[in-house]
Amino acid sequence: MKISFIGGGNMATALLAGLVGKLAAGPDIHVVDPNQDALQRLDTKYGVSVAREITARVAESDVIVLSVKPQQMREVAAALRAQLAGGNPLVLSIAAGIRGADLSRWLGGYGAIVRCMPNTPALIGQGVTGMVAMPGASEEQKSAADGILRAVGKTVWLDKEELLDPVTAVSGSGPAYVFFFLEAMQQAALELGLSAEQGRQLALATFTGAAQLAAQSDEPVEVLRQRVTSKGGTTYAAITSMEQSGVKEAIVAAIKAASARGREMGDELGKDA
Ligand SMILES: NC(=O)C1=CN([C@@H]2O[C@H](COP(=O)(O)OP(=O)(O)OC[C@H]3O[C@@H](n4cnc5c(N)ncnc54)[C@H](OP(=O)(O)O)[C@@H]3O)[C@@H](O)[C@H]2O)C=CC1
Ligand SMILES: O=C(O)[C@@H]1CCC=N1
Repeated sequence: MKISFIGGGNMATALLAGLVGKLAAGPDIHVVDPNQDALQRLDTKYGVSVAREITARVAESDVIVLSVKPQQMREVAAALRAQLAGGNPLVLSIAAGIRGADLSRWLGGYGAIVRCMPNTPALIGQGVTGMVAMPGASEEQKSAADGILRAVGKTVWLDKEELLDPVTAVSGSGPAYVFFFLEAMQQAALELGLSAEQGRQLALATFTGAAQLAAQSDEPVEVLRQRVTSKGGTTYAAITSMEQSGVKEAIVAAIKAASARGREMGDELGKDA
């Protein structure tokens, strides 16, 4: 499979790490990004072909991954439009907010589009990606998109495009919430007298272990939580404190804010001047 990435930043790098050698050989992957240093690093590490601008090489791909910031998408689509004339590669957008209909319009009515929302654990093959196909994408192209994202983790297909904003809020942004919680656990460990390294080891192993236990259990996470919480004990003290501070409500509100921001970005960036 020949794959081009337009945008070689954080998320493209995470996807590349999982794809190279698994689904495509380095030379069959082409990365376009204006930053020469970033391109050099990707070339050295993965042996991919690189360019600072979109050229005809992009149109030779089976799949073109649009991995620029949402604010850069319209300009990139304008540059890509001419290269797509006459061809039918799959355009796979990973951008938050940007709607398929807007992207299609910017590409001159192009139909073969799949939108998806991956996350950075893709870097270690542990990503999870929400996906939705636009009507012009063929079954073969949907399957190619699924293969790319399954090479870096799990995929969840959606039947409504508007659900990509909630997916973005839960799992696209989600790693940041986990890191934030880990930061808090590590800070507490330090303030309670443990060393930074001890706090890091304890917090990380607890998070990984608890997540794996939840994934392997048939019981709801609420029950697993109750099993840790002895009446009148230490966990009870912590959970009571979190409930009094409204931690759960604050997290739910934060994730809803992320979803609303995705929708708002779609409205703002999709508007024609
Ligand atoms: N980071 C994440 O966890 C996730 C991100 N996403 C989505 O992925 C997309 C990329 O995010 P992320 O990787 O974090 O962003 P980055 O800023 O790290 O990467 C985007 C890259 O695209 C480059 N670029 C800008 N203009 C062009 C152009 N015209 N042609 C080619 N490349 C260009 C940027 O260069 P420069 O910096 O010089 O502008 C930058 O290197 C976003 O749309 C985001 O919504 C989706 C899921 C998770
Ligand atoms: O913060 C963002 O907008 C992107 C989308 C999901 C993760 N990062």
